[in-house]
Amino acid sequence: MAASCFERQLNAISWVSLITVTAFLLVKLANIFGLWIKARPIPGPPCPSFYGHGHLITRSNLTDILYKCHMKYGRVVKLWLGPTQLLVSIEDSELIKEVLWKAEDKLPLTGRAFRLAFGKSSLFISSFDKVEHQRKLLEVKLGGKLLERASLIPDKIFCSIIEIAQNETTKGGIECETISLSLAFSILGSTIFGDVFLSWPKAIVYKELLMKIAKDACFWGSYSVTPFWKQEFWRYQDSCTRLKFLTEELAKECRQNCNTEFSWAFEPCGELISLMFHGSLTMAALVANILTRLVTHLDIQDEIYSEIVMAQKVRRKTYEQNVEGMPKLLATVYESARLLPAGPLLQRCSLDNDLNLKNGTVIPAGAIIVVPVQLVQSNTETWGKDADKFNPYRFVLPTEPISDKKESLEGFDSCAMKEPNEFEAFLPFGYGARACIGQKLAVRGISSLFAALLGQYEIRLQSGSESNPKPTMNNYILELLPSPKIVFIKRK
Ligand code: HEM
Repeated sequence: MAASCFERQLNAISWVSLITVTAFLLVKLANIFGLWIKARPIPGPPCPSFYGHGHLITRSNLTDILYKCHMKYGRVVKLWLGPTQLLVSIEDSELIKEVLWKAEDKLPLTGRAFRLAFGKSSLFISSFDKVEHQRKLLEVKLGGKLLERASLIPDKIFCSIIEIAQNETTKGGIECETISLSLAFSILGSTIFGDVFLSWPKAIVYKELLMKIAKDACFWGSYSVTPFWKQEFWRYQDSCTRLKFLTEELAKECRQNCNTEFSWAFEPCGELISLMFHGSLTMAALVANILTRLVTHLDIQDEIYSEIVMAQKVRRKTYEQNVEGMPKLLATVYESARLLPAGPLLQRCSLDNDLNLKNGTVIPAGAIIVVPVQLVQSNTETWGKDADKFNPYRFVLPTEPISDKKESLEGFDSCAMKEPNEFEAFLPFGYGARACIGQKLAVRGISSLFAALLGQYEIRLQSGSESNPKPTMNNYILELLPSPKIVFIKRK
């Protein structure tokens, strides 16, 4: 009797489990069919197999594939990365802006990579709801005291970097990429942590560790189940822990130096490292890009130098404070960011709801939405026939010459800067709900650096470094120009 009662209970449990698992699988299957049906109206190349177009992407560059697809299928195209992974690419300027406002979430992969490497953080995570509050706080902070700090390039940074560059010059020039990383890292570090950062003896170890982690972050983040069984993973985690300890040590030193500005803004360590990571990599890419453009466009370099001299004469202030009045310098920064953005794609998704666009397109929830910024920013329809040429003047407006003859310099063309964010297809800092909140700080810091640098030095290509190859892919996220060797020549 007891045995048959036990059997009946076992049967009941088995039935309930079977029904639950079947229901779960049916829901999953229904979701997959739902995704296929919703994705059908979006144009795109026919699927070669059940596994989609994944094999195409492993063989060639995604931007190239998207370029060909947009040419053939129009401004919105889909690709299947697997039976349940839909990628939708958008190339139309108006739709891009609509999508970047409406799709507020980021891909879970990005958040996972950051969390795995730097620990808990409320920045750079997938869900907009979780990031919104921190974004607002940080935006206020970056726009205030930190923005002021970014404009003042401490002599210490400048002198030590130039000293390194001079030493390297005697050995045949310094790699553009190497010096750009040192410059970006020092500017951002001293902006966030203050002067303590510049005299911190472990800064170099910190930079090297950050770069080491940058190389592997996406790879380990791409595992949906953390690979605890791999030895390399534990070595990676060890580097991450060392970086965390170093950041805590630095933060402690800042607090002991009574730097109240610092402790207010960034308490959790993960956020500090995430900002240093993203900020120094992207700023280094832009600095390297500008240096390369300047050594290959000496006429522009001379024009900026005249502007710096003029700004010093007219306003009688140090050049660090004057970058807002240097349209040609700012235009060079923006034009470099247009031609080679820090990443070739902007990525978004809408985790919970389908996106209904004004033109009638429906993008299913969970689809990977990408904007191929590099294609959009070099489109001849929007940027003109010279879209692929370096021409900072597209960001400059001629204005009335300065009336005070005593103050103005002969031959100086008066001009002002156009507002770059008003250009329809200018997206190096993203756009909409998840746009970069460090844009002002980065542009101000980099422009001040170049105002200081070009005021005292000419930058030239090391002879023999002229024939450099094509752009290369780096660290999974950065597409840098080839790194030419450059030299700094002191102006007389
Ligand atoms: C040249 C330098 C920089 C470039 C090119 C750049 C570019 C970008 C891009 C493309 C995004 C994604 C935007 C989107 O999806 O719409 C982004 C996000 C972000 N950037 Fe930057 N960035 C730079 C420097 C900085 C700096 C210096 C900081 C702060 C110190 C910063 C803070 C952020 C933050 C917090 C986000 C994430 C926003 C979110 O996920 O909600 N960035 N950046």
